[in-house]
Amino acid sequence: MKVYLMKWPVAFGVDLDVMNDSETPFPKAIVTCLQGMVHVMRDVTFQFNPKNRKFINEVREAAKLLRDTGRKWIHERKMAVQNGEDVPKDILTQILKTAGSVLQENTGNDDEELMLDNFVTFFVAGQETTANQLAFTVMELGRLPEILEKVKQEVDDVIGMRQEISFDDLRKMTYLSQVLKETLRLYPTAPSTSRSIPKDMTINGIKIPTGYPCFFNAYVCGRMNKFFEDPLKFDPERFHPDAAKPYYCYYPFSLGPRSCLGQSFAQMEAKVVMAKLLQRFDFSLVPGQSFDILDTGTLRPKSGVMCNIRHRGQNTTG
Ligand code: HEM
Repeated sequence: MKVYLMKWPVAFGVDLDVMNDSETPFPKAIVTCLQGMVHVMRDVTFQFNPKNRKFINEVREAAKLLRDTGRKWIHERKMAVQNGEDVPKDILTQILKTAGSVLQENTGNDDEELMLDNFVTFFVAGQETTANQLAFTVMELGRLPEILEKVKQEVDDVIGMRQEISFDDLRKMTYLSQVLKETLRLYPTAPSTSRSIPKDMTINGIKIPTGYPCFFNAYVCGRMNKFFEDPLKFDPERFHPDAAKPYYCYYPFSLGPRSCLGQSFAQMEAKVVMAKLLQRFDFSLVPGQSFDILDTGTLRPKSGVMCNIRHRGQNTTG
């Protein structure tokens, strides 16, 4: 089972037809840019090795495609606004508004460059993280029938067979939230983040000089005995509303002012998709899968998550 999420129409009012064609140049360019970013972050010598020149050129081309596309969409939306057309209240409109207010303080082409930076960041940052979170959730639920039953029961109690899911329904599905949070503890789909140090500091007796990049790894923290009892056990009760909150050791969306901008959106999206899946389908894992994790900068199940799936209440398998 492969999960594609359609956040682009929501964000930019544009449908890129990824459901029918995952080889469309735009999504491919996002993946290439993400790969380039990860290589450079993990190996400072990467860009100087002549062996990597071909790949680096591909990344440059991909970044150009993203920026050119962004420029076109921004231009079209600006025209629509100027012509008094009704425009959606989406992220593209928000980017235009923000750049507009920055423009009052800046001059030159800064506004367009800033808009394009935000545009590209949005796409690269949101790439596959939620889809992979859902894949890991399905994987764990498939391995743990008791938890699967419990979460399915909650979905049945809250939405039954209703088609629409309201914001209030989402709030009521607390166990599903716990399952999704626990998934990101064991499988933080964006596993690490970094910060550079503006001045010398000492942490736990270790001196860190100015300018050094520091990496924080949510995958490692989430699996440490020191922070989580029996850390490899998938246990949504850790995130029960009455349980003690993890203190600076659980940060799949990072922490602080530059933490994930899409966190609320992503978790709402994940909850809706998961609730719909549980409402409509029974699924079981195809036996003999490895459950290995592949790290390409974001984490994903190495060989996908193969499921037998059938409509609830029907007997046929598919
Ligand atoms: C399960 C899903 C997601 C996870 C685990 C995740 C995780 C993260 C992490 C760890 C960061 C790095 C923050 C830092 O360096 O401190 C980040 C940044 C960011 N994310 Fe997400 N993300 C997810 C989904 C999304 C989605 C769907 C969007 C867009 C709708 C998004 C937009 C962003 C943006 C714009 C940033 C950059 C924020 C900044 O630099 O100020 N993310 N995300």
